[in-house]
Amino acid sequence: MAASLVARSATTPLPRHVVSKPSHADHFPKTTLSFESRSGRRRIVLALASDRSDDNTSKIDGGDHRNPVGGARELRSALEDFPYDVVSKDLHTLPRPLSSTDLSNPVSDGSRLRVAYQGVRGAYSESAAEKAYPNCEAVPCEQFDAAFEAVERWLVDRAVLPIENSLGGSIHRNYDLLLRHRLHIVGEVKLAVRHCLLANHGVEIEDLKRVLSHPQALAQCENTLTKLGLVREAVDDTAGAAKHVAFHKLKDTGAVASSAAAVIYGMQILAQDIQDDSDNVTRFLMLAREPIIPGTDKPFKTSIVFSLEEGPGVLFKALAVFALRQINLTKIESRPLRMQPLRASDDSNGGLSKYFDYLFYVDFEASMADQSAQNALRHLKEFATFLRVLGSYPMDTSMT
Ligand SMILES: O=C(O)C(=O)C[C@]1(C(=O)O)C=C[C@@H](O)C=C1
Repeated sequence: MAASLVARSATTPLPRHVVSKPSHADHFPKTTLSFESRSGRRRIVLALASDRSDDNTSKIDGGDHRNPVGGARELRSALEDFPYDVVSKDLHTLPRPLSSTDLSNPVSDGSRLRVAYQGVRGAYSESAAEKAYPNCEAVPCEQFDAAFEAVERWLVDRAVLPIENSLGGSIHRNYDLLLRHRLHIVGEVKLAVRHCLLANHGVEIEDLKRVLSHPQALAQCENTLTKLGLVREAVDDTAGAAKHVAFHKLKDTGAVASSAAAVIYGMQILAQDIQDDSDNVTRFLMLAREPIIPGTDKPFKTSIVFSLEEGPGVLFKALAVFALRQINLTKIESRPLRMQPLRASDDSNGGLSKYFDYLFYVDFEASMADQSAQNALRHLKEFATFLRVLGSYPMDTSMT
């Protein structure tokens, strides 16, 4: 039934240039405009918010609320595709302008927080966003970069993105993006991930030749998929895999995704709990434009990133600043320093050899409000070539 819903929504013509009422569901005053492109192939929702009450200027924020947020290029090309006069005609309906109070207290009017996640409806990341911010409006984004950008450009209030999985390990892309963007980690949430093998109705497990899913999900189900002898194909997210198989009515292809995705895309569950270990947990980060004030009233965690000079024992020395103060480390990750990936040696071998240069990401169990954490970072700063605090936030102590 849900599969026919998918097919119907893809063919139902959308009214052209529908201007909706000012949306009070958003945390800041906004009017949304829905357009269908001239070709009829694309639909975009523009959210307009006025900067000033006394003139006709307005800020245009773009994002398709049904389809994933695509980023600046997508918005620009969408605007080129739509008539500007429709946008300017509706300025008189704009609600009151933003004040600095609105910006610093985005949910003060009781409206729903808008939270970006990567994937389409039914992705684990959507569940994580809803767990992190119950009652939120989860906003799908095509890629991780788009979710970061959506927060930075005020299209949404927060982003919830995966950072590591108990079976598959780190999601390196998000470590790299944390450094490239200026968002702050304001929380973490752990989600139990239970994968299913999905297929279209009428398809038997023996009919399957290949399976689509997110690379992490494929890695988490390595044993089962190897036993079944299925060819694996990586796609952007688990629910996107299910949607693709359902939409194209594929008979020889399955998807590894959640049971929620099976319901949304009208598929049958051929096998449940196919992950290699029943304890399959993904940790997600909650990201915001502003940091939270670190507290000491509950267990806090702090995430930092730093780089070091080349030399014997430097990493040992860096980690010792925490050990000396009895601060427990929960995670360490190294990533290549892309701006300066190689460094020539300057000692005994005459500078002939080149070393890789790294960034070290460390999570430790302390709040930046703790004197010991402040002392540890002051100490680290004495010899680190670069140091940034990515966030100090309450630990998710739930068992998932
Ligand atoms: O594809 C999804 O459903 C996601 O939410 C992404 C993702 C990931 O990036 O790790 C999230 C949780 C699972 O570990 C598998 C995939």
